[in-house]
Amino acid sequence: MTEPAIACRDLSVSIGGKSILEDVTLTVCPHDFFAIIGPNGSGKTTLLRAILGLVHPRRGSVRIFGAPPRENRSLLGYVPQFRTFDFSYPVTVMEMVLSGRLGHITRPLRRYGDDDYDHALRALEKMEIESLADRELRALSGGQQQRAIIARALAGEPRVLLLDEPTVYVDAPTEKHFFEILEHLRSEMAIVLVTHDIGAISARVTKIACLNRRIYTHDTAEITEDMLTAAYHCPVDLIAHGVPHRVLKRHDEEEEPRA
Ligand SMILES: Nc1ncnc2c1ncn2[C@@H]1O[C@H](COP(=O)(O)OP(=O)(O)OP(=O)(O)O)[C@@H](O)[C@H]1O
Repeated sequence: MTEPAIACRDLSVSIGGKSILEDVTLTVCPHDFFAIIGPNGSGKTTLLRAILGLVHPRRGSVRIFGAPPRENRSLLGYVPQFRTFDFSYPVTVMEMVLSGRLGHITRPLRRYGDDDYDHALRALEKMEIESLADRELRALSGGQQQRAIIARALAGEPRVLLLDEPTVYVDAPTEKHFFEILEHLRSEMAIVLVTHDIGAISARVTKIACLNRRIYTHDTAEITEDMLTAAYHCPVDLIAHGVPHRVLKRHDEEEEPRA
């Protein structure tokens, strides 16, 4: 049987005595495109950090291709939230993407070699921004910068790509193409995307879960009313782009307009 790319079993995480994740069980297969949606503060980033081995579970386990995160961290490509990057540094796109190779360099003085440049160039091609390689990162649009930070993660040859709110700076017309690019990547790696934005879920995802401390999933690409209500604690109107979707119940106050 193929080893899951990610297997979380009964994962519970507390920070400062507060329960952030409770009994999260999740399986991501090697070519899944897995979307996890949940409101702000529901524990999405914490779940990614637990998968990376950056926070330690109070209970339960995480396995990356069958091993603890610290042993297989090099198989994970992590793209943190856009706002955590400082784009004011005067570096070119190529220099930034090359830094995704740092974990692979064994040469003295951590010098990049031809293979590092090859991987960085391929990563830029995959994100369709090779023509921007020599441009300064700070001069690019938000959407182009977003692609560059994903290319940086790809340069490290991950087998799992973890994306935290990747569509924040992607406008609606570009979003469809952005998901087509991710769909191509899926032939080489699993993709896990977390977002608070239900509208940012593409029909191209293969599995969806809802998270709010606990996880609600059917391990399919279907979101049910029960999953959303459990995660968002209220009925949610789901008008996603191409997801097999249903428009759900309206909020109580909308059903009975005040006179
Ligand atoms: N280092 C920390 N110290 C204290 N509290 C933390 C820490 N990290 C996360 N938390 C708390 O854990 C909860 C979940 O945070 P997390 O960032 O995982 O949520 P999220 O779903 O990613 O939110 P958002 O959509 O706003 O990014 C929040 O209440 C947050 O304040």
